[in-house]
Amino acid sequence: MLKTNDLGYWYDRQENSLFEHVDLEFKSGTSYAIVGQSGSGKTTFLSLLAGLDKPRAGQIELNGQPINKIGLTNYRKSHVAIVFQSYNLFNYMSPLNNLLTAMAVTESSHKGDKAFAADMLRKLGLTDEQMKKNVQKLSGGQQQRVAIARTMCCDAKLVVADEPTGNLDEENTKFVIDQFQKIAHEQNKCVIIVTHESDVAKACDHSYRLAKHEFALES
Ligand SMILES: Nc1ncnc2c1ncn2[C@@H]1O[C@H](COP(=O)(O)OP(=O)(O)OP(=O)(O)O)[C@@H](O)[C@H]1O
Repeated sequence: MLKTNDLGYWYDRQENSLFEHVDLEFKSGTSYAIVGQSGSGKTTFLSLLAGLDKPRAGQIELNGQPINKIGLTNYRKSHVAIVFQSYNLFNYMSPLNNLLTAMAVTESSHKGDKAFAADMLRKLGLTDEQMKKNVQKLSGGQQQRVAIARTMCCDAKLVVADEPTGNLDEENTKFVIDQFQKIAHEQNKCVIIVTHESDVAKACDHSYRLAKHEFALES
């Protein structure tokens, strides 16, 4: 589904490239972890896959089409859903309105379907009362559940997550990992997670380690 061809990236004034000649393939129905030391370039790599930044070398293809041909704005709107460590919800809205807004903006096939959004939030453990409150009144674990429900309500086949369990306790971490596995296996999406946590990496179908400017398959 997603392929990197000879991908390379470095920031201005950086002595060495973060990575070069990266040829990886990510399939739908599969979850992947990206691990590596702090500062190795994991978030940067994810931001290229998400179309938030452009590679310095090489290109990324989605189903055989270079993403710059799709157009990065269009790519981000229709093909990628992003989950951040810090949730990135509209903090003046309720969980329900966060989902409905994302569904409208991305023109999801479920656009406007309030019952569908509510059902998704219920599946992720929110009560009917919680889904109507301002998201700021929810705990971190609950906010991350809303962010995950948001990706499930949108049609994007690629889900990328940057340290999605970084702020969560053990119980919420386990729950969130299970949800990502469901997104991959039940919704047939491609899930790519940057993580420092070995439990999260182990739970994914495959794990790549970024070290010495290269990605190596660990499992
Ligand atoms: N906008 C930027 N401009 C210049 N250098 C940057 C920028 N963003 C990141 N870097 C540098 O690039 C390197 C890789 O950063 P990146 O955030 O991708 O690493 P990471 O592996 O995700 O790290 P961590 O695990 O700590 O989040 C780091 O040395 C960082 O300081």
